[in-house]
Parts: sequence; structure tokens; C-alpha cells
Amino acid sequence: MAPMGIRLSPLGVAVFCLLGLGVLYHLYSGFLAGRFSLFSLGGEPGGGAAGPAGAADGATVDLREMLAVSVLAAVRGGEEVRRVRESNVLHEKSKGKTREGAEDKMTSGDVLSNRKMFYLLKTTFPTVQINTEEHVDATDQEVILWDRKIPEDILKEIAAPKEVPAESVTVWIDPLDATQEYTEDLRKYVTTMVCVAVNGKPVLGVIHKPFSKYTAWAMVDGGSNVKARTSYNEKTPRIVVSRSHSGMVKQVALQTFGNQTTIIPAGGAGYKVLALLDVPDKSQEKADLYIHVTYIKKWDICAGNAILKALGGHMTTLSGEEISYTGSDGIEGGLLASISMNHQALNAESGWKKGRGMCHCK
Ligand SMILES: Nc1ncnc2c1ncn2[C@@H]1O[C@H](COP(=O)(O)O)[C@@H](OP(=O)(O)O)[C@H]1O
Ligand SMILES: [Mg+2]
Repeated sequence: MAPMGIRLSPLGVAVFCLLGLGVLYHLYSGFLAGRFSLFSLGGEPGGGAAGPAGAADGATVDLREMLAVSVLAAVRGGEEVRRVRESNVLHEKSKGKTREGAEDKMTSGDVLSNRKMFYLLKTTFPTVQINTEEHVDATDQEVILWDRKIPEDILKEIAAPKEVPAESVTVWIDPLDATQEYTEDLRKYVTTMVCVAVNGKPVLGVIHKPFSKYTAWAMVDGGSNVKARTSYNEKTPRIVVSRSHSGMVKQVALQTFGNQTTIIPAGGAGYKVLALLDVPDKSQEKADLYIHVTYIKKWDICAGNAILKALGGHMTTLSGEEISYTGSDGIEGGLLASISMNHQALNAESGWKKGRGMCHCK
């Protein structure tokens, strides 16, 4: 008989100790996996412990977890986008005008998708900088918890965690790309997008089509669920361009590549990047190049830039400069996106001279 009348069974004590050891092992193996992957990336371990709650660790974040949450955020945001469109009550408003005088529209689809996407990412990675197209209402907070499950297709492509310092990360969210087309009920152009940049370089991108439920994702030096097509027409390329913020893009494209070139006007920067890839979605048109000439924001292009880069393609300004995804929201020098082509030669051909903002076409 034990003191105070409690009798300890030897079998019970043994089971209790074994359970305790199991829990300790589980916790410690997660800790070691995080540390090893950090060292393999050449980084320094941060001050906080990268334990099993790695996603909530302030000092480092695991890019593989960020990819899983980004895919989930794009899908959850997309559900809002679809629900609002199907309700036919869009509460369309104008946020003002673009520099070229087009209406910069916003709908309930943008706002509700933004709320879901932002809070899912912010709750999971509270210390990371998140830039999003729409205003986040702090009085309307929503705590959305990630179930910490990394989907099988991601685990298959990316075998190990990839930890980076949280302070090096900037997330860009576009809760509804192609808002203009959304208001016109041109559903195929609409996407939701998440991008993660590390030290300003785009490293992972997710583009989700809410109406056909297709999702493309890729991580630079990691893996992807999408690939380039087998061939592209470099001589007389089909060029996908904006239908609602076109500027002089048609003239630039035709003068540069000749009158044989086919111009495909389309909505959404996400849609236009997918046009360059091997995408099984039936509603997706195909193109060889994507050119944009007016001002554009980084949440519109970062995910596409990351995906192209991961697959060996390029997205630069028209004068060939890489785009840095920190600091200011927008870029001035236009956009040229290609894959499996001589991007540098295309830049030179397009005739845009750095800093001039005008075309010196042939
Ligand atoms: N000149 C400009 N100024 C501001 N935003 C622009 C722009 N040109 C394009 N965009 C934005 O870039 C995205 C793709 O544009 P487009 O469909 O014309 O190619 C759209 O994003 P949103 O729909 O997310 O606002 C659009 O608003
Ligand atoms: Mg956009």
C-alpha cells in the first residue's frame, strides 16, 4: 500500500513511462529535423526553438509549411470568390482610378477572400510580413487554424522542411485577380494567388482558379505540380496581353514581333502566367509570351514570377531587370514573361530602354 492509501500498479507505471518517452521522442525528433534543414540551407538557427510548433515559431519559418498554408489560403479565398459570384450580389465599388484612368474595382468577393486568406496566413505565421491588395479590417479579425497537414502531393515533391529566417520573408496576397472580369462574369480569368519572397526573391507561388478548382504551385529549388509545355513558338509568338489595362501593348507586340504575331487579350496576371504553362484546365488559353506595359502591383505578379522561376522561366521588366518583392507595391518598367525561350534576346528585341518608359521598336 502506497502512502495516503494510493496503490501504484507496476504495469500502470510502466505504461505511463513508455507514453512519456514516446511524447518526448516525438517532440525532439521534430526539433532535430528543423535544426538539420536550417543548417543544410546554410542559415543560422534563430533565437527561438524550431520545435513541432515550427509554423508559429517567431525566428524561422518552414517554406514547405508556408507552401501548404498558401495553397489552403488560395483555395479558401477561392471559395469566397465563388460564393459571392454565385449569389450575384457583388457590392461592386471603385477604389479610384489607375494612372491610365481605368476604374480600380473592388467587390465583396475581393474583401471576403482577402479576410480568409490574410487571417489564415497571419494566424499561422504571425511574425511574417504580409502584403495584400485589399485593406484588412482589424475589427473584423478571424482566427483560422491550420490543421498542420501538409498535402501528399507537396510531401512527394519536397521531401524535407526548408527553414528560413522569418524576417527575410515577405508574403504577397492577391485575393481576387481579374476583378474587372469578375464583375463582367468572365469567370475563367479569375484567380486567387499567394507568393512568398525571401530577401525579395520570389521563391514560392500558388495560383488557384476558383471556378474550375485548378491549383498550380511551385517552389524554387523545391518542386511543383505544374510544368512547362514541350514547345513554344519563338519566331511568331502568340502573346497574351491585358484586355482591360492594355496601354500600348498591342502596338509594342506587333512592332516587335511582326504582324504575324497573334495577340490574345485576357484578364488577370495569374491567368496570363498559366497561359504559358502546361495546364490541364479546359478553359485555359495557351500563349508563348506574356507582355504588360502599364504600371502593375507586386501582388499581381509575384506568384507567377515564382512559378516561372521554379520551372526555369523568367519574369522581368521589359528592360530585363529582375523584380524585387520587398519595399514598394508596384513596378514601373512593364513586364515580360517567358519560359523555354531566350528571355534576354526577347528583352533586347522588345526595344524597351531602361528608365525611358517608352518603346524604341523596330
Ligand atoms: N495600370 C495598372 N494599374 C494598376 N493595376 C493594374 C494596372 N494594370 C494591371 N493592373 C492589375 O493587374 C492585374 C492584371 O491586370 P490585367 O487583367 O489588366 O492584365 C489586375 O489586378 P486585380 O484584378 O487584382 O486588380 C489589374 O487591376
Ligand atoms: Mg491582381
